[in-house]
Amino acid sequence: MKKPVLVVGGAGYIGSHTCMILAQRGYQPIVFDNLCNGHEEFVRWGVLEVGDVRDTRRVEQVIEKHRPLAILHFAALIEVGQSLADPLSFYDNNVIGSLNLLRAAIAGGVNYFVFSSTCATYGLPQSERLDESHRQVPINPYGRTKWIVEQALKDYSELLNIKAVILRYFNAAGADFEGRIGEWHQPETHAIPIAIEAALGRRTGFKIFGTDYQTRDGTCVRDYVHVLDLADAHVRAVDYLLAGGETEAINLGTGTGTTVKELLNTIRAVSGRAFPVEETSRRAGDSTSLVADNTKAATLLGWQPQYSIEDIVKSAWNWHTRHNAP
Ligand SMILES: NC(=O)c1ccc[n+]([C@@H]2O[C@H](COP(=O)([O-])OP(=O)(O)OC[C@H]3O[C@@H](n4cnc5c(N)ncnc54)[C@H](O)[C@@H]3O)[C@@H](O)[C@H]2O)c1
Ligand SMILES: O=c1ccn([C@@H]2O[C@H](COP(=O)(O)OP(=O)(O)O[C@H]3O[C@H](CO)[C@H](O)[C@H](O)[C@H]3O)[C@@H](O)[C@H]2O)c(=O)[nH]1
Repeated sequence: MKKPVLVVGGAGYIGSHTCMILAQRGYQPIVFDNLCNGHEEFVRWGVLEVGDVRDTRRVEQVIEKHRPLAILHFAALIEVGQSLADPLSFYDNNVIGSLNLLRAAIAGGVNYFVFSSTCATYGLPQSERLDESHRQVPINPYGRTKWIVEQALKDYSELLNIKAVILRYFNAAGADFEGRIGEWHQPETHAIPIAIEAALGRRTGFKIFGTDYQTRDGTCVRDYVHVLDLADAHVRAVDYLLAGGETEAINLGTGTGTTVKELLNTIRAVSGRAFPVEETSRRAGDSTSLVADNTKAATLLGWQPQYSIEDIVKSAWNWHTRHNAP
C-alpha cells in the first residue's frame, strides 16, 4: 500500500522530479497545482488535483479526500527580477498561499511539512561556504517571502502540532536522465538552460552578467545541485519527519562552486558546440558567490549529492535537445 503525500507545486520543475523519486520509494504523490507555471504532462508519477493554494476550500477538500501523511510545498513564484517588478503577487502567492496551506494542513490533521526555501534567504554571504546559522538578511522580495514562511514554520512548530523540514536549495539544475521531464520555466532566466538554448541555436547567444567580481575568473560562483539530488533529499526529509524528526532548516548544495565561465566551458564540452558569448554588466541583486556547507544534510538526512556539474549539464542537454519549449 503506497503512502499518500501531497505535493503542492508538483507540476513544476523540482516538484515533478521529486514525485518521480517519491513514487520509486513507496509514496503516492498527490499533485496539487494551479498550473500557472507547471505542466500537466509533468504529472507522470501521481494524480493531479488542479487548484490554487490560496483557495482554502479547495485545499481542504483535497486534504480530506486523500488524507496525506505529509505535505511537500513547492508552489511559489520564483523569479527574483519579477519579485522586484510585482511584489504583490509574490507576497500573495508565496506568503498568503503558504500560510493558507498550513492552516488547512493543521485543520486536516497533517502535521508534517517539507518547505522549499532558498539560499536567497541568506542575502549577502559573509563567508566562503554558508551554513544554516549564517545570518538571514534577504535582499529582494522573493527571498523575503521565503524567509517569512520559514519564521511562521518555526513558530507553528513550537506552538502547534507541526514538524517541518525547511530545505534551502542552492542552484537547482539538470533533469531526469531519461529526458521525460526537465527545466521548463517561462520566461527562462537561469544560466544553464539559457546557455544550452544558445548552443542549440535557439537563442542568439549568452550574456555573462559581470566579469569584475572578486572570483578566480571575475564571474559569479554558484553551487549547482542536480534536481535529482534535491528530489532524493525531499524523500529523506519526509522519512525523517515520519520517523519523529524535529523541525530543522537544512541546506541543499554540493559544497562546490562553479563560475559562469567554468559553466560555459562545461556546456561547450558536453554539447560539442560553440556559441556567441558576450560579456556584459552585472545583473542587479546577484551575489558574488553562493556555496553551501552541506554538513547538516549529511548528518540529519544521510544525504550526499551524487551528481557532478558534468552530470547536470549532460542531463540538461539531453532534456533540451528533446524538448523545444514553445
Ligand atoms: N529553481 C531553483 O533554482 C530554486 C532555487 C531555490 C528555491 N526554489 C524553490 O523551489 C520551489 C520550486 O521551484 P521550481 O523551479 O520547481 O519552480 P516552478 O515554477 O517550476 O514550480 C512551481 C510550481 O508551483 C505552481 N504554483 C505556483 N503558484 C501556485 C499557486 N498559487 N497554487 C498552486 N500552484 C502554484 C506552479 O504552477 C508550478 O507548477 C519554489 O518554491 C522555489 O522558490 C527553486
Ligand atoms: O543569462 C544569464 C543568466 C545567468 N547568469 C549568471 O549565472 C549565475 C546563475 O544565475 P541563475 O539565474 O541561473 O541563478 P541565480 O543564482 O540567480 O538564482 C538562484 O538563486 C535565486 C535567488 O538568489 C533563486 O532562488 C533562483 O531560483 C535560483 O536559481 C549568476 O551569476 C548570473 O549572473 C548569466 O551570466 N547570464
